[in-house]
Amino acid sequence: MTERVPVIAGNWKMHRDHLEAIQLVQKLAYHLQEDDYEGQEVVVCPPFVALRSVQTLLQSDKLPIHLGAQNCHSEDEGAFTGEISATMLARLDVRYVVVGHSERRELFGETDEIVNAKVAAVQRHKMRPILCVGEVLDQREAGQAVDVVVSQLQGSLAGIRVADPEELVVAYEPVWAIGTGKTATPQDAQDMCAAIRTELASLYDEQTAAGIRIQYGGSVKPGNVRELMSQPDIDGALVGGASLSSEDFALIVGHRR
Ligand SMILES: O=C(CO)COP(=O)(O)O
Repeated sequence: MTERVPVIAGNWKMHRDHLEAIQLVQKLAYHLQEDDYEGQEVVVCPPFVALRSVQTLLQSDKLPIHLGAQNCHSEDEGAFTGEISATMLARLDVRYVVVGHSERRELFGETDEIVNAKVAAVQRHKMRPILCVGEVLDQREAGQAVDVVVSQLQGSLAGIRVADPEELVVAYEPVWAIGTGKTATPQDAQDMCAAIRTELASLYDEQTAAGIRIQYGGSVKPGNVRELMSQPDIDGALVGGASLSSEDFALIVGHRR
């Protein structure tokens, strides 16, 4: 079986200005132990305006934390007032870009087609998309969760090639678990991540699917991360609220201690 290096990413959403961002990363680095970086990737996704300061800090202090962005535009440049391109992010040493987060889908009208174009843009600039998928509560209660997620995968990955499985990360984020304190049970999260891997195998091939990292996201906390991460198809976490506390995020990253 292909070794998958887990990815633990903090999605700060619209929190922390660039000065607070520096402090948060400094504190996080203080709380993390050297072993915590071994065999897994640690990623922080600050708001756009903090990327440059965090990049500078990570470089100057030689911190093995990777930089992520929360969104990008699908075009490389142009008359798109207020938007940020993948080209610009790549210049800031951004390694991961969250694409298709449910907040973008719900609040900013992002369709699978838009998400698909963003995935392509991120890949074009040699960064790695963290493609978010997930069902809302009504869909889960109606027994449609797997169908919804499979259809999001098919739409968002249409025409996307994956030469190296490390190039793509999928984040399963059940919308009803985001910011609510409700977590999917480890078994439900595992079942969906397994279904995602099965779909990836039919979109690509078994070997590629076996190498793609699948994160769980939705109220991940220090107290539940270990059980979630111990599931065979869960290869990391996409953490919202708890990533804004350096202590909590360090406990999540350091869950193997
Ligand atoms: O949306 C999320 C990460 O992208 C999850 O947010 P919470 O961890 O705050 O539930």
